Amino acid sequence: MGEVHEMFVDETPKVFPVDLDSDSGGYQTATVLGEKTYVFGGFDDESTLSIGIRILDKLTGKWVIPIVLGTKPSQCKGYSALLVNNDRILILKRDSTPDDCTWFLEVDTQFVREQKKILETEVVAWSKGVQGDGPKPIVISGPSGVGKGTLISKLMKEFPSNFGFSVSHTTRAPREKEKDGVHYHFTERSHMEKEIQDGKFLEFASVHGNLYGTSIEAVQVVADAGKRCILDIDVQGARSVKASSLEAIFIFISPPSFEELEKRLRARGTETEEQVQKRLRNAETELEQARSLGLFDHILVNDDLEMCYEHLKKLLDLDEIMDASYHSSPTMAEHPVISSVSEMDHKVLIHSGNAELGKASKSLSVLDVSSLKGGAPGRTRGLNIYTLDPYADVVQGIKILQNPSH
Ligand SMILES: Nc1nc2c(ncn2[C@@H]2O[C@H](COP(=O)(O)OP(=O)(O)O)[C@@H](O)[C@H]2O)c(=O)[nH]1
Ligand SMILES: Nc1ncnc2c1ncn2[C@@H]1O[C@H](COP(=O)(O)OP(=O)(O)O)[C@@H](O)[C@H]1O
Repeated sequence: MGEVHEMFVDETPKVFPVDLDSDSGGYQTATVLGEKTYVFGGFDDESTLSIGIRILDKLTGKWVIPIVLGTKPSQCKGYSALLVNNDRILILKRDSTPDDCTWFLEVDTQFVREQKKILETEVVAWSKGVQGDGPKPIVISGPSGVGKGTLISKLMKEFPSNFGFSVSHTTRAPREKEKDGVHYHFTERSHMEKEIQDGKFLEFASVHGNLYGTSIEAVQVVADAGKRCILDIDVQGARSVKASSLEAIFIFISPPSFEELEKRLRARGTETEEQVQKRLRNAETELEQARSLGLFDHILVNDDLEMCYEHLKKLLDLDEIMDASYHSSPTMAEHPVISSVSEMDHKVLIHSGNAELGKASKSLSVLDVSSLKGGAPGRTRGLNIYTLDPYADVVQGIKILQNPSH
């Protein structure tokens, strides 16, 4: 990250965005939250902005370079920054396409606070804003041999552009047909334990004597591809995800009977007898927990495979997903040139327009951030952007903000 050439820090307890455009290079914004000032910005060689972050801690008077989680926004020609909901900084990129315009730098969300505890240092996390209720990730759990993998494969095969599999890490040995990086990231226990300590995992659990875990990156990669994430994890993992900031749908796959489960597990022929016994013993606990914990939104019995698959598709509302996907466009103009942003009652006013095109190109949009969902790692859903029309009626616009009809 480059030197801070120029900076303005607003000391008011509420936060304030400061945009600095400087001819001599160095575009910085400073946002104050409590005792901390988050400063970011900086030009690279091509005079486009690559967003680097540093934090000034007023208590110690020192600069801290935080650990930055998540995929950061691509370079841009400028941006506006504004603290929203007292836990994240909204970044509106200028001259960006509508679906790449809205980002959040999470500075004090639940996820970031958890990571700060684990990593014992300053942490911030990027998350891309998604218009409306983008589909939630899907957590699938169930005993070994019940058919989770089979159902997930069918779903991914039929809807390759909708779903992406969260590739877990595991310390168990690969089965004959399993590929590293596709079915699992097969890893050494010491390596995985170190990565868990470094805060790289969203959740992990010891299952059937091996360590399994979902890395933050595994979920992020799927979100970055614009797909809905599917996690195949055990009940302990599902509990951890439920307690985390990742808002998901929880589905438990149950066998029609214990005998059938045993039959499938043996027929698969991938485990030793000792392993089969262990998995069957654990299956009893898993089935019991699935019923008693109240954790799962749906319990599906996988008796006839095709029928179960049809039920799965139905409860995932696949027709709806096709229509209301991640890609729905905000109503904000194409490639907005944002001139200023301000916040009121969780509504962000965005003045945008193109100076060269004059007044006709100006517009005022409202970004409603009152019901954000999800967040890092991955996507912040629940954005609601609407345009106030016409620009000349700013006063009327503010009235609308005080009595929002949305
Ligand atoms: N908590 C957690 N469980 C996982 C993860 N990946 C896989 N599992 C679970 O680990 C268990 C064993 O998986 P695996 O060895 O592939 O055997 P299988 O269930 O018989 O296919 C299953 O219950 C999986 O759902 C993970 O990342 N986290
Ligand atoms: N509904 C079903 N009826 C019969 N066999 C099934 C059914 N679903 C899956 N199987 C088979 O059972 C075995 C275990 O399925 P798998 O998907 O590997 O389970 P899991 O991922 O839950 O451990 C596989 O051989 C699979 O082909």
